[in-house]
Amino acid sequence: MGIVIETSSLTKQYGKKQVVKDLDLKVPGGSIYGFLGPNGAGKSTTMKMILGLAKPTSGTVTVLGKTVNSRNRLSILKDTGSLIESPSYYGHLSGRENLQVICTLKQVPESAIDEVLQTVRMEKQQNKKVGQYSLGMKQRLGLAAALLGHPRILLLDEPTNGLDPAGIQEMRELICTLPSRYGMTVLVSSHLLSEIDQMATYVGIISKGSLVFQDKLASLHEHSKARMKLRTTDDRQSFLSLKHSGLPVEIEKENLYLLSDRDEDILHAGTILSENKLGILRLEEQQKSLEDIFLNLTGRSISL
Ligand SMILES: Nc1ncnc2c1ncn2[C@@H]1O[C@H](COP(=O)(O)OP(=O)(O)OP(=O)(O)O)[C@@H](O)[C@H]1O
Repeated sequence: MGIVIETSSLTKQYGKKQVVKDLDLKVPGGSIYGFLGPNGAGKSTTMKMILGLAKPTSGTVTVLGKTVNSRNRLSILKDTGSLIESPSYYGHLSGRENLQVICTLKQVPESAIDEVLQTVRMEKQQNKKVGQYSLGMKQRLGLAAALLGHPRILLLDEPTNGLDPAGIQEMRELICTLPSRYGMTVLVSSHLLSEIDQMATYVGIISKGSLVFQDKLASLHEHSKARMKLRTTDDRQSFLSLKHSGLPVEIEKENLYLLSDRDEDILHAGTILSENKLGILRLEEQQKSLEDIFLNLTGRSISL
């Protein structure tokens, strides 16, 4: 499967503020694409534009090869299921009855309800009035509704928001099964790096409306390789000598780092420094965490 959702220079402006800027998103088919960014970064706005619920100021969205516009919006919506913001229900109706309403709207046979209720493990609560549901149950019902009709693409905006830790874990496990079980592609947003780390195969990181990273999750991990923090008799001079000899080094916040933890590189660095009459005072291994990487990419810290 190729790219199933693609945005090209997608931009949204509210008043004078650009909340989504020139976004080129590429979501590969069959992936769980984690759309990660701090609160207010523009995730919901992007997802709404993908679904045709918000109109781009400029740029285009292509879903399953079709450009989203007012003419084919409905046919695209048939191929997509979504959980955007807190879903609204009829509180006086049961979970099952709410799904029946959605079946009518989506033109899906009611026989589909049992399977989605089972998938989200809501069979036991299906006849209870939604007004009495907990937030977690409402979220799961929202996912059940999104799954009705086996859409090829699922867009989930912060699906674990407001859930307790057990609910979060359950929702995460559920999402992880969807590509293999139904061949779905899932675009899921979150402001929690650890959450995306546990479920996504691809990651897009958005900061202040711009995409600052997009690749396989494994590639994000590549950035988190260990490095050595060096303190020497003269860090600036050491940096120049090591760089000159071809070793990967950087200065970050006035600290000198060797961007490798390979024995041969460390030995080589020691030799170079002593040849230049410089000495190592401290040598410390540092694992750059995913949080550090996120911080570097977005300039903002992230909750875990
Ligand atoms: N209808 C609107 N009118 C004006 N500004 C809006 C509107 N919708 C969103 N915004 C602004 O756009 C920016 C991005 O909002 P958006 O909801 O897309 O961010 P987000 O990444 O989904 O964050 P969150 O997780 O907090 O929802 C915010 O500054 C928000 O205040």
